[in-house]
Amino acid sequence: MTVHHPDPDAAGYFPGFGNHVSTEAVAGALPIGRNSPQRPAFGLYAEQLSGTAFTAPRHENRRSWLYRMRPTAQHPPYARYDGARAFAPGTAAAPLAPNRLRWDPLPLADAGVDWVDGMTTMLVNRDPADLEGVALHIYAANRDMNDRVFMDADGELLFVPEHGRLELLTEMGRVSVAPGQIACVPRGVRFRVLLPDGAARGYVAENHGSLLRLPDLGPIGANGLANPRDFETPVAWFEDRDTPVQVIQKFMGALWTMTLDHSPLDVVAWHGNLAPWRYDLSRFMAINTVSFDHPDPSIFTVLTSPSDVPGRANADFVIFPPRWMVAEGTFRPPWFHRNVMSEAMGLITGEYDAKADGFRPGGLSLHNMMSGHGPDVASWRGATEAALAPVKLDGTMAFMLESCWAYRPTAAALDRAQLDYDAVWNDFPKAVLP
Ligand SMILES: O=C(O)Cc1cc(O)ccc1O
Ligand SMILES: [Fe+2]
Repeated sequence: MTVHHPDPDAAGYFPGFGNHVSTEAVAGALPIGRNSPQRPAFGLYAEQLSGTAFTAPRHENRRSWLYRMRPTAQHPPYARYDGARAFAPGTAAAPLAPNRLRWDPLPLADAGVDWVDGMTTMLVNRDPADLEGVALHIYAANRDMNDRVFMDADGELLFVPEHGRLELLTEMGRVSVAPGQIACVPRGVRFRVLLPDGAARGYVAENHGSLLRLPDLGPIGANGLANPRDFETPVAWFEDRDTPVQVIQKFMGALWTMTLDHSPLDVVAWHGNLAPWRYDLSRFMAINTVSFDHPDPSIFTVLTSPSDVPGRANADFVIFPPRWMVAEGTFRPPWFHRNVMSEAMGLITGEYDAKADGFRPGGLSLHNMMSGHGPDVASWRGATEAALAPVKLDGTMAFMLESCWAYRPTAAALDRAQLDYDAVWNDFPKAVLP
């Protein structure tokens, strides 16, 4: 999948997932035919950014070469960052209760909170040092990051906005992402977040494990679900600013900071296959039954991060998009189940068909390994009694971050959990035997 100097579309993005891209914001900045010339053009510095080990198999190998105005290496020591108190607070060593939990959305932020300081870490599994596991953060912010940038050494970040657009100004280009779209910033890539709509709220999944990729399609064939051509990678863009810029970094589960005398978003050209991207969830080609039974939710996998065990994901990012429900003689919503995988869910818009009440856009739920869950009583009753005509589930978009590792809620999450979520499953009538 090599694309040689393609013309980006008018919006400034290259189409395709994981392609090899070459892009320069200033003509002549990108070396031709070699990565590390003795003297890069204009006195730029060549820097390799690795997303996988040098020796990763070719089909998994991800890296890019950046040509920048100053080397990243030129920086003072980091000290602990003590803003963003709810972001990366560390996890408790206490035994993890097997309780099901649910959260209301964060209130929209008070004036003056930017994306970094507006982040609240809700769920974490595994230590980032293990190079496995995921964390789920939520944010509420209403102020641009003007003089500071963020970088995550602990993993790639998957942005899932629920309210308000985000303008991600990254080292490797600008990515605009609206509710209904998702965007990814690779591990280590610095960026700042502008909020063109003022207030913004949403989710960020942080993947410590193997890089998110498109799932295999098996018998589905060569097309369908998230199609590679619908992913968009930005063209090179940079800012030439010689004013102080604070860098905040997440490293091994804690936040660190130092200040540069310039913006590190100074990459004038780059090439490679490790880059930010965005994807519009409305492009997802959903597959579902046209006969009977509710299929496993793996049919809705957008992206997967495999673990070392075949078929058992470190994390699957799954969506529940608008779709027709046509199953005959079938209880159509999600069934009751106990899953060996752990399920964190969020809602981007509308209602979710297994929960009549209490799961709101911007909210979150957790059903860890082996927790019994499924439709609440009202959803069960409605679906049990419904006439089974074809029905369009419209105006809805939920997502699940399903992981083989049980999630630990942070202290801030435990403080904010809905009281008595268990009650949504109270009062099912007992079966009556003959
Ligand atoms: O628990 C949930 O709501 C998520 C889910 C949806 C579904 O259609 C099947 C299984 C499943 O875990
Ligand atoms: Fe589930």
